[in-house]
Amino acid sequence: MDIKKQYINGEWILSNSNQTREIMNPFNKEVVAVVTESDRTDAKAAIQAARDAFDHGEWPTMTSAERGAIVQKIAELILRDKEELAYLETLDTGKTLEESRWDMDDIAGVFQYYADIADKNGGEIIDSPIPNSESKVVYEPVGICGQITPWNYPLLQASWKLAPALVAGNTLIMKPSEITPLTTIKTFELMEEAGVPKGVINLVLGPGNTVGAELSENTDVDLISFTGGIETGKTIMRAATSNVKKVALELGGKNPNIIFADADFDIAVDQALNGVFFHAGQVCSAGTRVIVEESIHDEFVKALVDRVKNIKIGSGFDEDTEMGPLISKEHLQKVMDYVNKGIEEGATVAIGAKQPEDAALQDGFFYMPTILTDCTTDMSVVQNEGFGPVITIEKFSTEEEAIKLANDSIYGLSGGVWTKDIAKAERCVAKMRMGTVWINDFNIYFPHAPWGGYKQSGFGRELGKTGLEEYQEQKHILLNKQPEPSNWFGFSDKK
Ligand SMILES: NC(=O)c1ccc[n+]([C@@H]2O[C@H](COP(=O)([O-])OP(=O)(O)OC[C@H]3O[C@@H](n4cnc5c(N)ncnc54)[C@H](O)[C@@H]3O)[C@@H](O)[C@H]2O)c1
Ligand SMILES: C[N+](C)(C)CC=O
Repeated sequence: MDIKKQYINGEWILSNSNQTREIMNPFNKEVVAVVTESDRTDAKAAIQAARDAFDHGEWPTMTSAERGAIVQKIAELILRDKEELAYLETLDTGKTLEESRWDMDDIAGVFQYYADIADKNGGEIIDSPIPNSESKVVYEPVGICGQITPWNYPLLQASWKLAPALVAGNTLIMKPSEITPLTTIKTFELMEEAGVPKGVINLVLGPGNTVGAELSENTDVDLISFTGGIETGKTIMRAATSNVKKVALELGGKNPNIIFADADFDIAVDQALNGVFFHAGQVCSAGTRVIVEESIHDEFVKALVDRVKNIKIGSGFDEDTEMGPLISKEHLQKVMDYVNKGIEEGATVAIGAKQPEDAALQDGFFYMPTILTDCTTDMSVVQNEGFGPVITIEKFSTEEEAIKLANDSIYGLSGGVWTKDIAKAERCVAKMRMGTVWINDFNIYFPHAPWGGYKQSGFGRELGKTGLEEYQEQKHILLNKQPEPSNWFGFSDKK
């Protein structure tokens, strides 16, 4: 098998360490690729290449329309190679091919969105209080950006960082998750084909505690943008103090989905399932905390269980499959421990809470879709991000109680409210401490709207105009057109 390489200063090269890593299909543990394993010296070389391209290259000073045209080309190439990219994403993550195809459309949409707004953010004229002067704000690139991404949405999360960083005129070094690098490698090939100049984009492959740590600690990096777990986020935040680099953190979630008795029952059931079981629950915004009004609780749980019984699990490449495997053996064990602890704490298993018995699934990291009832807010299974196909059900009887339960979390990424009473929904939304709240929908995101967390789900925003501003510095410039002396200093006769 050919070794897949890192991309530094416009060259596809092996790492200095000469180490490699096998990339595994989580459906059957088959080795699907071998990639070079970068080390700190590679990360340093990549940072130096990005620094040189920023300080001496044409990218930061090209017009934003020129950069936008290249980013537009990247969007076109992603659509051209959509099937190959979707295939690689499913091979590497286990998610269904259909989900990977949706992701690729979303990703092309992200590059397209930033290409479209590249030259629409030209700064601002300020009404200056100084006579005979002009005051304006211009936007400039931040500089050298380190970008670190997780394994659950490898290319989607990468696109949220790459596209705005590029149109803003930055240079960058990306480190994808070491277990899911395949679509990011392919996209670097496409960005090269689209004409991104040498040194502007650099790709290092390898573990977080060496390569990722170098990006966060290195004083030549001006900004670190991270998507991943809270504990890693805290480590990165501490490392970034080395040179007070700018930090953007997109961390985990433990997202409430409030179902009022007056919701459209069938749609709320359907969307509560969608809210959790896509990609086997390995979604930061999965609506795993389902909070149901007491009067419909039993009926709602029964309806969920009836549907869950029919969920087809299997290979992401099989057209009938609705849910694929978990990402790894370690992650499967983590999800099993998380559920077992919940049961020890008093949760009741309505369905699932085990691995499938089907002989065809024994080679993969599968876990049955699970519903736990009798859950209370003090249980670890309600408080911790399990990142698996697991719903916990809590009950409420008043609007205030629903909001209190929803907010009882260290996280604040997203949440949902289901009711036909829109005034009630809006009262709840106003009190819900989350970066995104859906009314009568769940897990909707698109390039035009900002995405990010309250509380320990992180800070900074990706997507939308704010997602571009994360990669820009604002410079205020004042031009005095008729300078005059102030005659303040050094006059012996001044009163
Ligand atoms: N908020 C969002 O938009 C969003 C989106 C996707 C995933 N997530 C979160 O990501 C998590 C799952 O992803 P994961 O398991 O890959 O997370 P993780 O924190 O284990 O790893 C994420 C990335 O950080 C790197 N890393 C690990 N240790 C590091 C260190 N010391 N320094 C620098 N980099 C380091 C990893 O190699 C990987 O590339 C979940 O918590 C999920 O909610 C959040
Ligand atoms: C942000 N999102 C929903 C695309 C992926 C979260 O894991």
